[in-house]
Amino acid sequence: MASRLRLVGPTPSTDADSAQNPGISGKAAGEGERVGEAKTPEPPRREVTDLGGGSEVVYIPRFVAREKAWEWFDYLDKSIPWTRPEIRVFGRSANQVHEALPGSYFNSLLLNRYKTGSDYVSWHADDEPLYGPTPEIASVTFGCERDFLLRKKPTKSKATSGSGEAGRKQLKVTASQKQHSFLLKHGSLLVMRGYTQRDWQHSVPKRAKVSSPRINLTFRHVLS
Ligand SMILES: O=C(O)CCC(=O)C(=O)O
Ligand SMILES: [Fe+2]
Repeated sequence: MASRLRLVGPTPSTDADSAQNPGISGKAAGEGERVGEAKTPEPPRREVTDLGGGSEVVYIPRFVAREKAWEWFDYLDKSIPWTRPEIRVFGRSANQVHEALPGSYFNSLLLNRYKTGSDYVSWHADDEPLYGPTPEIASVTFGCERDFLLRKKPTKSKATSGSGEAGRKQLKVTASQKQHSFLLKHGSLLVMRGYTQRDWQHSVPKRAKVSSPRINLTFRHVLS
Protein backbone atom coordinates (compact mmCIF):
# COMPACT_ATOMS: atom_id res chain seq x y z
CA MET A 1 0.00 0.00 0.00
CA ALA A 2 0.98 3.62 -0.43
CA SER A 3 1.90 5.75 2.59
CA ARG A 4 -1.02 7.96 3.50
CA LEU A 5 -1.68 11.09 5.45
CA ARG A 6 -4.94 12.95 5.91
CA LEU A 7 -5.38 16.63 6.78
CA VAL A 8 -8.75 18.14 7.51
CA GLY A 9 -9.28 21.83 8.06
CA PRO A 10 -11.58 24.77 7.37
CA THR A 11 -12.34 25.52 3.73
CA PRO A 12 -9.41 27.80 2.92
CA SER A 13 -10.42 29.22 -0.43
CA THR A 14 -12.26 32.49 -0.76
CA ASP A 15 -12.30 35.04 -3.52
CA ALA A 16 -10.27 37.32 -1.28
CA ASP A 17 -7.67 34.60 -0.79
CA SER A 18 -7.51 34.06 -4.53
CA ALA A 19 -6.88 37.73 -5.16
CA GLN A 20 -3.98 37.74 -2.67
CA ASN A 21 -2.61 34.44 -3.87
CA PRO A 22 -3.11 34.39 -7.62
CA GLY A 23 -2.47 31.08 -9.27
CA ILE A 24 -4.56 30.34 -12.29
CA SER A 25 -7.02 33.09 -11.52
CA GLY A 26 -10.55 33.05 -12.74
CA LYS A 27 -10.03 30.44 -15.42
CA ALA A 28 -9.89 26.70 -15.53
CA ALA A 29 -6.38 25.26 -15.48
CA GLY A 30 -5.05 24.83 -18.94
CA GLU A 31 -6.96 27.86 -20.14
CA GLY A 32 -5.15 30.51 -18.14
CA GLU A 33 -1.52 31.43 -17.68
CA ARG A 34 0.40 31.76 -14.46
CA VAL A 35 1.22 35.16 -13.11
CA GLY A 36 4.86 35.98 -13.73
CA GLU A 37 5.44 33.23 -16.24
CA ALA A 38 6.06 33.62 -19.95
CA LYS A 39 3.24 32.55 -22.22
CA THR A 40 3.63 29.07 -23.52
CA PRO A 41 2.94 28.61 -27.22
CA GLU A 42 1.40 25.22 -26.53
CA PRO A 43 -2.04 25.54 -24.90
CA PRO A 44 -2.42 23.09 -22.00
CA ARG A 45 -5.01 20.43 -22.66
CA ARG A 46 -8.11 19.65 -20.64
CA GLU A 47 -9.67 16.27 -21.40
CA VAL A 48 -13.20 15.50 -20.24
CA THR A 49 -14.31 11.86 -20.17
CA ASP A 50 -18.04 11.32 -19.87
CA LEU A 51 -18.40 7.99 -18.08
CA GLY A 52 -22.17 8.02 -18.62
CA GLY A 53 -25.00 8.11 -16.09
CA GLY A 54 -23.88 11.45 -14.65
CA SER A 55 -20.26 10.41 -13.91
CA GLU A 56 -17.37 12.41 -15.32
CA VAL A 57 -13.58 12.62 -15.18
CA VAL A 58 -11.59 15.72 -16.08
CA TYR A 59 -7.86 15.25 -16.77
CA ILE A 60 -5.43 18.16 -17.13
CA PRO A 61 -1.99 16.73 -17.94
CA ARG A 62 -0.03 19.93 -17.32
CA PHE A 63 -1.90 21.45 -14.40
CA VAL A 64 1.32 22.47 -12.62
CA ALA A 65 4.23 23.61 -14.81
CA ARG A 66 7.00 21.01 -14.97
CA GLU A 67 9.70 22.87 -13.00
CA LYS A 68 7.25 24.06 -10.37
CA ALA A 69 5.90 20.53 -10.02
CA TRP A 70 9.42 19.24 -9.32
CA GLU A 71 9.83 21.93 -6.65
CA TRP A 72 6.61 20.73 -5.03
CA PHE A 73 7.70 17.12 -5.31
CA ASP A 74 11.07 17.83 -3.64
CA TYR A 75 9.41 19.82 -0.89
CA LEU A 76 6.78 17.19 -0.18
CA ASP A 77 9.20 14.29 -0.51
CA LYS A 78 12.11 15.61 1.52
CA SER A 79 11.09 18.55 3.69
CA ILE A 80 7.67 17.56 4.98
CA PRO A 81 7.68 15.45 8.09
CA TRP A 82 4.98 13.07 6.94
CA THR A 83 3.73 12.56 10.43
CA ARG A 84 3.48 16.31 11.13
CA PRO A 85 2.95 18.13 7.83
CA GLU A 86 2.93 21.90 7.59
CA ILE A 87 -0.60 23.20 7.20
CA ARG A 88 0.55 26.05 4.88
CA VAL A 89 1.01 23.52 2.06
CA PHE A 90 -2.61 22.51 2.45
CA GLY A 91 -3.79 26.11 2.14
CA ARG A 92 -1.76 26.91 -0.97
CA SER A 93 -2.68 23.68 -2.72
CA ALA A 94 -6.35 24.05 -2.00
CA ASN A 95 -6.37 27.60 -3.33
CA GLN A 96 -4.78 26.59 -6.57
CA VAL A 97 -7.14 23.68 -7.17
CA HIS A 98 -10.11 25.86 -6.22
CA GLU A 99 -9.09 28.43 -8.80
CA ALA A 100 -8.70 25.80 -11.49
CA LEU A 101 -12.15 24.44 -10.74
CA PRO A 102 -14.42 27.43 -10.20
CA GLY A 103 -17.25 26.59 -7.83
CA SER A 104 -15.28 23.84 -6.11
CA TYR A 105 -14.59 23.93 -2.43
CA PHE A 106 -12.28 21.64 -0.50
CA ASN A 107 -11.63 21.28 3.21
CA SER A 108 -9.78 17.98 3.30
CA LEU A 109 -6.48 16.82 1.85
CA LEU A 110 -5.22 13.26 1.67
CA LEU A 111 -1.57 12.69 0.75
CA ASN A 112 -0.35 9.42 -0.72
CA ARG A 113 3.29 8.53 -1.30
CA TYR A 114 4.08 5.60 -3.58
CA LYS A 115 7.74 4.77 -2.91
CA THR A 116 8.09 2.42 -5.88
CA GLY A 117 5.85 0.48 -8.25
CA SER A 118 5.23 -2.00 -5.46
CA ASP A 119 3.12 0.58 -3.68
CA TYR A 120 -0.45 0.70 -4.91
CA VAL A 121 -4.02 1.52 -4.03
CA SER A 122 -6.45 -1.29 -4.73
CA TRP A 123 -9.93 -1.02 -6.27
CA HIS A 124 -12.21 1.18 -4.18
CA ALA A 125 -14.66 4.05 -4.34
CA ASP A 126 -14.49 7.09 -2.10
CA ASP A 127 -18.20 6.78 -1.46
CA GLU A 128 -18.29 7.29 2.29
CA PRO A 129 -21.38 9.27 3.40
CA LEU A 130 -19.13 12.02 4.81
CA TYR A 131 -18.34 13.12 1.21
CA GLY A 132 -22.00 13.42 0.16
CA PRO A 133 -23.79 11.82 -2.83
CA THR A 134 -21.82 13.47 -5.67
CA PRO A 135 -18.37 14.33 -4.30
CA GLU A 136 -15.82 16.18 -6.38
CA ILE A 137 -12.37 14.67 -5.80
CA ALA A 138 -9.34 16.42 -7.27
CA SER A 139 -6.02 14.60 -7.46
CA VAL A 140 -2.66 16.27 -8.23
CA THR A 141 0.35 14.10 -9.13
CA PHE A 142 4.06 14.83 -8.54
CA GLY A 143 7.02 12.67 -9.52
CA CYS A 144 6.82 9.34 -11.23
CA GLU A 145 3.83 8.84 -13.53
CA ARG A 146 1.48 6.01 -12.69
CA ASP A 147 -1.59 4.41 -14.21
CA PHE A 148 -4.97 5.31 -12.76
CA LEU A 149 -7.76 2.89 -13.62
CA LEU A 150 -11.53 3.25 -13.40
CA ARG A 151 -13.98 0.38 -13.70
CA LYS A 152 -17.73 0.19 -13.34
CA LYS A 153 -18.81 -1.09 -9.93
CA PRO A 154 -20.15 -4.62 -10.13
CA THR A 155 -23.88 -4.34 -9.47
CA LYS A 156 -25.64 -6.44 -6.86
CA SER A 157 -27.94 -8.03 -9.42
CA LYS A 158 -24.97 -9.15 -11.52
CA ALA A 159 -23.19 -10.52 -8.47
CA THR A 160 -26.13 -12.73 -7.58
CA SER A 161 -27.23 -13.57 -11.11
CA GLY A 162 -25.51 -16.95 -11.10
CA SER A 163 -24.31 -19.37 -8.53
CA GLY A 164 -20.92 -20.93 -7.92
CA GLU A 165 -18.25 -20.70 -10.65
CA ALA A 166 -20.60 -19.43 -13.36
CA GLY A 167 -21.77 -16.53 -11.20
CA ARG A 168 -18.23 -15.42 -10.35
CA LYS A 169 -17.13 -15.53 -13.99
CA GLN A 170 -20.03 -13.37 -15.08
CA LEU A 171 -19.14 -10.78 -12.45
CA LYS A 172 -15.52 -10.59 -13.62
CA VAL A 173 -16.49 -10.04 -17.27
CA THR A 174 -18.84 -7.25 -16.26
CA ALA A 175 -16.14 -5.51 -14.24
CA SER A 176 -13.46 -5.63 -16.94
CA GLN A 177 -15.62 -4.51 -19.86
CA LYS A 178 -16.13 -0.94 -18.67
CA GLN A 179 -12.63 0.27 -17.84
CA HIS A 180 -10.86 3.57 -18.38
CA SER A 181 -7.15 4.19 -17.96
CA PHE A 182 -5.32 7.48 -17.40
CA LEU A 183 -1.55 7.90 -17.23
CA LEU A 184 -1.19 10.42 -14.41
CA LYS A 185 1.77 12.57 -15.41
CA HIS A 186 4.03 14.70 -13.23
CA GLY A 187 2.15 17.95 -12.54
CA SER A 188 -1.22 16.64 -13.73
CA LEU A 189 -4.69 17.11 -12.21
CA LEU A 190 -7.44 14.51 -12.41
CA VAL A 191 -10.92 15.29 -11.13
CA MET A 192 -13.67 12.74 -10.52
CA ARG A 193 -17.14 14.16 -10.20
CA GLY A 194 -20.85 13.54 -10.52
CA TYR A 195 -21.76 9.96 -9.66
CA THR A 196 -18.24 8.59 -10.23
CA GLN A 197 -17.90 7.41 -6.60
CA ARG A 198 -21.38 5.87 -6.53
CA ASP A 199 -21.06 3.98 -9.83
CA TRP A 200 -17.31 3.43 -10.40
CA GLN A 201 -14.23 2.13 -8.61
CA HIS A 202 -10.67 3.36 -9.11
CA SER A 203 -7.19 2.00 -8.41
CA VAL A 204 -3.48 2.70 -8.83
CA PRO A 205 -2.09 -0.77 -9.62
CA LYS A 206 1.39 -2.12 -8.94
CA ARG A 207 3.93 -1.56 -11.71
CA ALA A 208 6.99 -3.82 -11.59
CA LYS A 209 9.22 -1.51 -13.64
CA VAL A 210 8.58 1.65 -11.61
CA SER A 211 11.39 2.42 -9.15
CA SER A 212 10.96 6.10 -8.28
CA PRO A 213 8.41 7.74 -5.98
CA ARG A 214 5.10 9.41 -6.77
CA ILE A 215 3.37 11.81 -4.41
CA ASN A 216 -0.32 12.47 -4.83
CA LEU A 217 -2.48 15.15 -3.21
CA THR A 218 -6.21 14.38 -3.10
CA PHE A 219 -8.58 17.24 -2.34
CA ARG A 220 -12.11 16.57 -1.08
CA HIS A 221 -14.95 18.24 0.73
CA VAL A 222 -16.05 16.64 3.97
CA LEU A 223 -19.62 17.53 4.92
CA SER A 224 -19.94 19.19 8.30
O1 LIG B 1 -3.05 8.11 -5.92
C1 LIG B 1 -4.06 8.34 -6.55
O2 LIG B 1 -4.05 8.92 -7.64
C2 LIG B 1 -5.41 7.88 -6.02
C3 LIG B 1 -5.48 7.75 -4.54
C4 LIG B 1 -6.84 7.39 -4.09
O3 LIG B 1 -7.62 6.85 -4.80
C5 LIG B 1 -7.26 7.75 -2.74
O4 LIG B 1 -6.46 8.27 -1.96
O5 LIG B 1 -8.43 7.51 -2.40
FE1 LIG C 1 -9.63 6.98 -4.00
